[in-house]
Amino acid sequence: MSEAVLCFTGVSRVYPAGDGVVRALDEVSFEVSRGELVAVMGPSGSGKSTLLALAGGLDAPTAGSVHVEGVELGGLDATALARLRRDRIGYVFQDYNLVTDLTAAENVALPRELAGVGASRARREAVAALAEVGLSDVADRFPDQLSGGQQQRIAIARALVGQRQLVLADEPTGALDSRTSLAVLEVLRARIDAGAAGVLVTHEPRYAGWADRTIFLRDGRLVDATTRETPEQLLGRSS
Ligand SMILES: Nc1ncnc2c1ncn2[C@@H]1O[C@H](COP(=O)(O)OP(=O)(O)OP(=O)(O)O)[C@@H](O)[C@H]1O
Repeated sequence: MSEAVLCFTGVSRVYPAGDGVVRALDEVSFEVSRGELVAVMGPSGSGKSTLLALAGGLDAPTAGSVHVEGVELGGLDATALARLRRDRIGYVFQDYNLVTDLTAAENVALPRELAGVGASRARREAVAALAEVGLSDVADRFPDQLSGGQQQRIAIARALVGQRQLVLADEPTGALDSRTSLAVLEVLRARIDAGAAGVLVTHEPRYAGWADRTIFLRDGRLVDATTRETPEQLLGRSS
């Protein structure tokens, strides 16, 4: 059996735009295996966020298929897709999306409670996930009593809590200072090493260095890894 946790096969996402269309993703195929972190890089507008939204079942392809742990997302009804997203996929957004009137521990426990886990077990799992990101001591604080870096680590804990096997991170280090960014990446890397699979969208080559492999997008297409262009050229920066 394949160890692929995420599999894109000929995936396209086309948006109508004026008289024509925008090919946000154009026949993209790749896999991410258990224990593997794949970085996605590319210039602004190249399709990175679209790729992540399709991987997380937040959006559907116009062609091709997306499989998570062998299940084709397009074959699921809305309820089954919501369950799979809730139980198996952790999503870290650029903005933290924490619920402001819940404590840190309650924010992290929320997806588990929504999954039907009892309140005390959800709390235990949340406390364990907060410990994993080094924030046991702020479990009972509210988001506005925490720094941006702490809020982002709580968002990571929420993405990791429970049995999530696929972690999707969109610029998770966003506005964080470099020390906090490294802490976030260490947490992500540790969970992947423990057997999950991850996709990390980043503009920063030094953060992509935490991944096992980097794939490059340009105009919605995967750029051949054997290209002679330098990473800087692929990212649209002159070298
Ligand atoms: N809802 C939409 N309707 C129409 N076009 C869209 C929509 N969402 C994205 N696009 C277009 O699809 C392309 C890819 O967008 P996407 O947000 O995936 O790029 P990105 O690489 O994540 O960019 P950035 O680095 O700036 O976040 C862009 O040309 C964008 O304008």
